Amino acid sequence: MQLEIEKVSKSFGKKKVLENVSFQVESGEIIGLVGENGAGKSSLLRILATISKANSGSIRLGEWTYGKNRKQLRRIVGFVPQDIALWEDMTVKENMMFFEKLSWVHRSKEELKKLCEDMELFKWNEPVHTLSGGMKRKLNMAISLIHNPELLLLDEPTVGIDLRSKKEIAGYLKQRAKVDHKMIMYTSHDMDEIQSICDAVVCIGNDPFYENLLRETNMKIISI
Ligand SMILES: Nc1ncnc2c1ncn2[C@@H]1O[C@H](COP(=O)(O)OP(=O)(O)OP(=O)(O)O)[C@@H](O)[C@H]1O
Repeated sequence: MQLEIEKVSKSFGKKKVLENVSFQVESGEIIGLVGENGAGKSSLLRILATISKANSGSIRLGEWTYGKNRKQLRRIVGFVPQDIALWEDMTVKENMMFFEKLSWVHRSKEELKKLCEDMELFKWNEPVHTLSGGMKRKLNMAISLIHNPELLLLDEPTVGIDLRSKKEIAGYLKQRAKVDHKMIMYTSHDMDEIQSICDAVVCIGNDPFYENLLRETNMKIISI
């Protein structure tokens, strides 16, 4: 499958956030989005997640276009936003079962539990309000994987996650891309993490600082 982003622009009122962003991603690739605060990384992820719309340009994922096929796209795209959205009074298990019901797939309890464990979360019967911030983030990631999306969009997913879990999650994401041939798009301000996880990077915003930083890393830059 291919994701093709062609001259996408987005403004909020008079403020131009994305200007003619174009790049392509293939199944099996992990792409890092980098850029300063406010550059537009989350705005692009929200457009790709079908939560927001571009003002111009076109986007296609496989056979589906963002202009016409939003319902079909929602079935194959997963999104982990920066903000945590969980039922605080319910347990990890109850949250997973609730979001499974909302999805288009059937997952057994064992499969749901395994997704949490893949994200290094081992608190199946604990109420969410007793979890730490990092654990809640892990649960948010596990929820985004329930429908096994072709394109997984992660907005700073590892903020507040301990180093050991970060390493394990990175391993899981690499396996998901390389073995299961899924696409992953990832934002982070941690350049070491981007370098160790991503196959290529996209620099959002016209920012010479980031452009130079990326050139120094020898990473493959697919859009700048
Ligand atoms: N719904 C909105 N209404 C108005 N302005 C918005 C809205 N969403 C985002 N913006 C503005 O668009 C710009 C880009 O925001 P965005 O969240 O995409 O940046 P970002 O690159 O993800 O930043 P960060 O690294 O801080 O997460 C910012 O100036 C922000 O204030």
